[in-house]
Amino acid sequence: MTQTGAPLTLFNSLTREIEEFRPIDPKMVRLYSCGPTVYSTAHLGNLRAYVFTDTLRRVLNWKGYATTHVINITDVGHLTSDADAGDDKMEVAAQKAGITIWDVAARYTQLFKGDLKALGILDPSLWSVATDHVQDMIAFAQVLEDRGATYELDGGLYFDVTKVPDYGRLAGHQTGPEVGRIEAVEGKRHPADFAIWRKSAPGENRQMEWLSPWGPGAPGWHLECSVMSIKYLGEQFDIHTGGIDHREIHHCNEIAQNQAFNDTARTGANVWMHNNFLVDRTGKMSKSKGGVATLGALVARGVHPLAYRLLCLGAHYRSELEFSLDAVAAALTRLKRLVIAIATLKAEATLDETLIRPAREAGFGKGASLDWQRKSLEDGLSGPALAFVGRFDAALSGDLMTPQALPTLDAVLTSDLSTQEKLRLVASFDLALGLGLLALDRRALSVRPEGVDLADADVEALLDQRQQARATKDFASADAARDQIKAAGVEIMDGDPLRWEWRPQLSD
Ligand SMILES: Nc1ncnc2c1ncn2[C@@H]1O[C@H](COP(=O)(O)OP(=O)(O)OP(=O)(O)O)[C@@H](O)[C@H]1O
Ligand SMILES: [Zn+2]
Repeated sequence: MTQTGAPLTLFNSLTREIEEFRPIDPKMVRLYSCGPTVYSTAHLGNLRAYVFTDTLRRVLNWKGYATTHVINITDVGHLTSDADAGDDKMEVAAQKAGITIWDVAARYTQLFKGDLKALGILDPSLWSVATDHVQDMIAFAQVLEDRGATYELDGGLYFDVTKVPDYGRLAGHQTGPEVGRIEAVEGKRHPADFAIWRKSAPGENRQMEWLSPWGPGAPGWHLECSVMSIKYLGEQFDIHTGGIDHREIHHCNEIAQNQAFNDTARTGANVWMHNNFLVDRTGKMSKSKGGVATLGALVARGVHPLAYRLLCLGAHYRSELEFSLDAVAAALTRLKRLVIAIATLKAEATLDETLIRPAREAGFGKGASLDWQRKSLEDGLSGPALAFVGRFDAALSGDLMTPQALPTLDAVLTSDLSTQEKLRLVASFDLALGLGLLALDRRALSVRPEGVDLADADVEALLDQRQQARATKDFASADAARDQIKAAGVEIMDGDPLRWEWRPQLSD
């Protein structure tokens, strides 16, 4: 498969440069994304990481590459501090909830997958669950031990970071504050050394525990990702993704393990990519801080999940994105605007269903390239329409510059292209954007906020009442109607150009 359009360039955290993407096997790009730790509901920051990987994977498919994408589920080994300290997050959550770890994992895995689906995020080719791979991890750790890259302490089997070349390159060799965060353990040879197998302490009552050559215990979180990525994607694959917090420790440790396992300086993935944080006024959105925003909470306020996807796409993945309800409200309005414009087009002309259906048949969801699907949509387009394709492609090919791609979509909708051409472009672009633009309609976007105890028809009737009162200058009645609507958690948008007129109250 050859790639379509402009050369794809991606920012590689390893070199800190934007590089032209050259797949190892042009027929199949291999991609690994660090998955969630399923100890609680994912927050919107976590979900930003998967909107990013989904965008990457869609753009690859849209540009003609087939992908094998693995996302792991971490259900053991992630400690309460990434810096190798604290208790296992899963054990802590299970104890708090008074249920088994397996139940905690099942509950939050299911919720996570539900959130991904709502956000239009495609299933990976494979979900790999950490606890299904413990024997692989033990075997991998034994290889590291045979290579002399480990040493044993009372607490576990430790990785010796001096045994690999250039440890910490990915983090830019930040030895100061980062290393300071690593747990000081007696006997550790280097502050950055980390446990790849944690032995259960005598008398420790762990729910999850496996026998190993180093005694009963559990694998370390860093070990999991090395083992599962290599198992499914090979010793050197194309792209590894994660949030930017993984750049400093988790991925440095994965790279070190990969190097020791391969017995080379190769890092495991050619390109390491990291999304920046979703932040609020207090900094990085984080579960450990508590009071975090979830997708479920947004939906309860009446926000369609895809408005959050659009909010993410409106920022470049390497920039911090500030979360606020006002920003969400603006994204929702932007999505509504797009959907209304597309509804008008659909009323004027129908897009041949056969142009859209083949994407599903071709296994797009499974990572097939979209070359011929795109061709069927873009075939025979006029010069001006193709110029829009070129602009859209150039934006996405330049390190996934979605904030520049979106205005091209807006420009298509307001252009003087024919209705049919506009619809074809929307269909093609949306394969990469994943906003479901042709399926969404006004009704789907009217998510009922939980707090609103008025039926839509009641809201509309009160709005009419208010309108009439205003027309007759009966301001007291108009205000009374407005107060009644507000009390029900509905915000009136006078002069709303979309004629949506009311929405759930989003501002605090
Ligand atoms: N605020 C954020 N913005 C963007 N990505 C984030 C944010 N917080 C975590 N991530 C990313 O979310 C993904 C899933 O992380 P994981 O489930 O392990 O979260 P976590 O580390 O337990 O969460 P937290 O950092 O909130 O305690 C990782 O790639 C992580 O880097
Ligand atoms: Zn990982």
